[in-house]
Amino acid sequence: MSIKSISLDIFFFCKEDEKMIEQVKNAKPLIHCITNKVTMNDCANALLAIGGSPIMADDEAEVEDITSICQGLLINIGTLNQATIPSMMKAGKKANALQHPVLLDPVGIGASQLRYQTTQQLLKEVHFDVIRGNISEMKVLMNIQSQSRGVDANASDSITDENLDENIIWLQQLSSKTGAIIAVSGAIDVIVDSQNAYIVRNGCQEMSMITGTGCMLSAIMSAFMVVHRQRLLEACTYVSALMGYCGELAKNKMLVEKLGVGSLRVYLMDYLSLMNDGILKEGMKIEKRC
Ligand SMILES: Nc1ncnc2c1ncn2[C@@H]1O[C@H](COP(=O)(O)OP(=O)(O)O)[C@@H](O)[C@H]1O
Ligand SMILES: Cc1ncsc1CCOP(=O)(O)O
Ligand SMILES: [Mg+2]
Repeated sequence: MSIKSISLDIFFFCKEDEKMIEQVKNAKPLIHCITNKVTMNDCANALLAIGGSPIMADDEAEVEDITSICQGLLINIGTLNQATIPSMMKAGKKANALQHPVLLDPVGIGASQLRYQTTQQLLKEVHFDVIRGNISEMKVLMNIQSQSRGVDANASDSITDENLDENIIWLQQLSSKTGAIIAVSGAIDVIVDSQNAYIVRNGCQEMSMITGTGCMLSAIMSAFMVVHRQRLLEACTYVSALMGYCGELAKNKMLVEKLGVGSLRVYLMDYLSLMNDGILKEGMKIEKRC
């Protein structure tokens, strides 16, 4: 099979897609986040910065109520434990019953049996609209051999231009198997459903030097998932470009000021809050695979 890319840096998907950020800011979707203790605060701030509204709640006794007042659900297994696992199941089922979209971030799924088995159970009991993770996490989900490095991707798994086509094939199979859009992050982001594939070349290596960039990406994607449900694949692609471009701008500012990754973290949040559709259109590097 020969696969070609069409660059979409000038023309975007359709007219309405040019205002995806503005529409999220107008809708201000409330997102129920069951997420990890490490980056919870970053996720809440990232959601606020792009115009969403977060509520973090993981006690089993309240998750159904919280999901009911929200428009979307994010389940991030980064610090899952015996108390939060039943909460994830309950919230996921409730969101499905209410037809609210749900996003799964399988943080470190390859690092322990608990993470792996819980994710398998979640996939059995809950329908996910989007699964967002790094390439090693996706390989474990697809039962492809991967040397786990905790919550980070293993460099040997990286998507490159050389292995892009073969990776797209199994990622699309994973999408068919789960019924979810698969959004993989890394040096090259790949976002697929069972038929289509987009590639995003935004971002910088320094983003992996601060914890939480993946978690924030998932949190922001959850807000876009709610507002752009009819254009889910395109919205996930747009968010990948958004996050990556904010990372690039933050890195440039950090370098100009001769500062380090503490500033990168702060500037990333600054640019997330300053980003709009016009600015993103100038910086996004999106390709459609066909
Ligand atoms: N080497 C890289 N080059 C460009 N962007 C990167 C690189 N590594 C990570 N990113 C970006 O950082 C963000 C988090 O991705 P990643 O590190 O893969 O997630 P996670 O933190 O879940 O492992 C994404 O926006 C991704 O595009
Ligand atoms: C370090 C760590 N440990 C458990 S969750 C977590 C944060 C992971 O964040 P990200 O997936 O965005 O790198
Ligand atoms: Mg992650």
